[in-house]
Amino acid sequence: MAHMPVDLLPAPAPRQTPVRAMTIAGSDSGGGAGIQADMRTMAMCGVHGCVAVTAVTVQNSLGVSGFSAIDPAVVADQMRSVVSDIGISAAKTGMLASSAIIESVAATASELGIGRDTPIPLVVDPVSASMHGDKLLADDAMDALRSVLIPKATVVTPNLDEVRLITGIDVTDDTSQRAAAEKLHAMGAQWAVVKGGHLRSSDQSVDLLYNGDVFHSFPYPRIDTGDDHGAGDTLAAAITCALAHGRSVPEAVEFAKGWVSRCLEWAYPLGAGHGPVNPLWRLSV
Ligand SMILES: Nc1ncnc2c1ncn2[C@@H]1O[C@H](COP(=O)(O)OP(=O)(O)OP(=O)(O)O)[C@@H](O)[C@H]1O
Ligand SMILES: Cc1ncc(COP(=O)(O)O)c(N)n1
Repeated sequence: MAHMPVDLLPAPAPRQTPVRAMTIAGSDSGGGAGIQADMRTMAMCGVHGCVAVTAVTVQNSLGVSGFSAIDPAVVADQMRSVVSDIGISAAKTGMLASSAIIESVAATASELGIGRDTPIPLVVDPVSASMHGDKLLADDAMDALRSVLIPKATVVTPNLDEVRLITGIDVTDDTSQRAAAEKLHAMGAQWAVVKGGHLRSSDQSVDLLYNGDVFHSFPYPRIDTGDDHGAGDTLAAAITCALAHGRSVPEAVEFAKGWVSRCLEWAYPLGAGHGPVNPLWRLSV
């Protein structure tokens, strides 16, 4: 297989404190998505990853059979503990499970100076369900996502199902993908990435980035694999890493697209269902 090139983010210097970032997300017991995917990408992108766990899922390659949400106050305390001592230069959210956790994360982000128009950018991956269709966010949490978290996002990264739930727009082509990006920006996100991974009609997987002014299109060849568990988390984690390293949002998305493409090229089968993308591909080249 011809592997696509990707520019790499710098590794930490020996014995120097590395760049730090935080993921606010759920645990995947199967190890393919959630905080496990985020931490692997962060490690491979020269970033020390810190964690605020929001939920513990019971999950394997076939689906999610249940989860236990963490007390919203404990989620907030994890964020405070990390920021007050270790310090971070970017953060991302993944599975947030409930409106109470979304509200707690948004309020604590404001308290700690995390989010758009602050020195600590926030990438909001509005995870609503697993790739198998199992719910990871309560139905009544969509309002909180729209009203308190998306307006804090430096970048929001929904897939097409999440776009439909958040904006009501059914993305089927370039025009509706643009309309969805405009609506997400109008909801308060500084930048919106409308991911095209689920637009299977094309031989390209095109993500569209918009900031109210300019559209950036990121067309990459579609990779033929069913082992794509964790692709969305990995994209958002890679954006977060590049932002933590001081890259601009368009540079970060460009980097992350190359990164996730490599992770998809090196994805492997696991269990009887969908295997995970492979953020450790760098160890094999
Ligand atoms: N088959 C593929 N080939 C190339 N890129 C892909 C493919 N599938 C997804 N991507 C890319 O991977 C990233 C994640 O996209 P996707 O739309 O699958 O998000 P997601 O549904 O949140 O991911 P997941 O649910 O698998 O974690 C995007 O950058 C998308 O363009
Ligand atoms: C804890 C957690 N977070 C996120 C996802 C989404 O990943 P996918 O859409 O690949 O199932 C998941 N399944 N589990």
